[in-house]
Amino acid sequence: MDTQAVECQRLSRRFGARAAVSDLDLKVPRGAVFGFLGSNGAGKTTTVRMMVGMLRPSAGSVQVLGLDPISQGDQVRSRCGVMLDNVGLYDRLTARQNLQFAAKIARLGTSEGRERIDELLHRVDLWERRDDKASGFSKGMRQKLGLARALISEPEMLILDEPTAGLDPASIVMVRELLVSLAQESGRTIFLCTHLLAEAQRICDRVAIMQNGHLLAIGDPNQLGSQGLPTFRLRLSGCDSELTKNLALPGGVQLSLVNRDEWRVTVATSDDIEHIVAALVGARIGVRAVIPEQVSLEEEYLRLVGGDGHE
Ligand SMILES: Nc1ncnc2c1ncn2[C@@H]1O[C@H](COP(=O)(O)OP(=O)(O)OP(=O)(O)O)[C@@H](O)[C@H]1O
Repeated sequence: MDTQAVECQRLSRRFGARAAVSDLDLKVPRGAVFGFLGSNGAGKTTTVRMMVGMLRPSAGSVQVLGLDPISQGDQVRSRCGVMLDNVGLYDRLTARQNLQFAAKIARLGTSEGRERIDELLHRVDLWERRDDKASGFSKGMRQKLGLARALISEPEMLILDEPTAGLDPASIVMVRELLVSLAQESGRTIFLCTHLLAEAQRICDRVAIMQNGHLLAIGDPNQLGSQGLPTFRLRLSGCDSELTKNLALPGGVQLSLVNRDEWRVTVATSDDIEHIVAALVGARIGVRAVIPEQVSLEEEYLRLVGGDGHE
């Protein structure tokens, strides 16, 4: 069996003169909860649309569960639960009827379908509104119904574009917990496009950051900033940017400014921090605190996208 749930090789898509996705090389292992991050227009939805066979690549290739989404689109769509930006519900149908329709397409038996629909309506907190038409639903309720629809066939992979867009804080927590439990239950792969960096850090075991159609970084969301190396925040007095440029610190490490009197340094091993502190003191810089830290995904994201993340 193919060990990758998604594999893109030099995947590209142009719209006229505009390159929406450029030379994307990406591997998403089966069973991963994968966060696909990037600012508006970064190329996330275009990539997803190529993954599910809605768009043809201009160049390069993409495989999903070892299948070609264009020539084997039906198989990809029957094995993946997909929830895209425009949720695509039937407004004139009720919540329950929308799910019944999806169950029919997924070829679920009547009683199996009924049980699954009831369970999902409870799970996404729409049970009370099950017989209301989707046309009267708020954006958040439509998102929840779209998520339930994506789950109807218990797919081995979920592809979700902004599943928490428009949800209130309590519903965001509900969806997050649902995604975590779905990922744990059966080792299902989840491919999640999101703008919520704290959410991604909490639930994803791997993230990729896109900008202007290019992949900027990929890795463990907790280690992306420091590449897994020990990182410290130093509170210093008598230090400024000019001074740090001329400092020769052990291991050739550099201090980076976090705020007025706080600096960050990433070292090869935790023991190195002692030598760095000694070198700073030797340069007549006051070291008021040394705090081990984890660079947040949000900080690393903003550093990578140059503060142009619109988050
Ligand atoms: N059908 C289309 N025709 C022309 N340009 C398009 C089309 N679809 C996407 N684009 C362009 O491709 C680029 C990438 O868009 P895409 O929707 O993939 O970004 P995104 O990362 O999903 O953004 P967002 O977070 O805002 O949803 C944008 O510049 C967009 O304007």
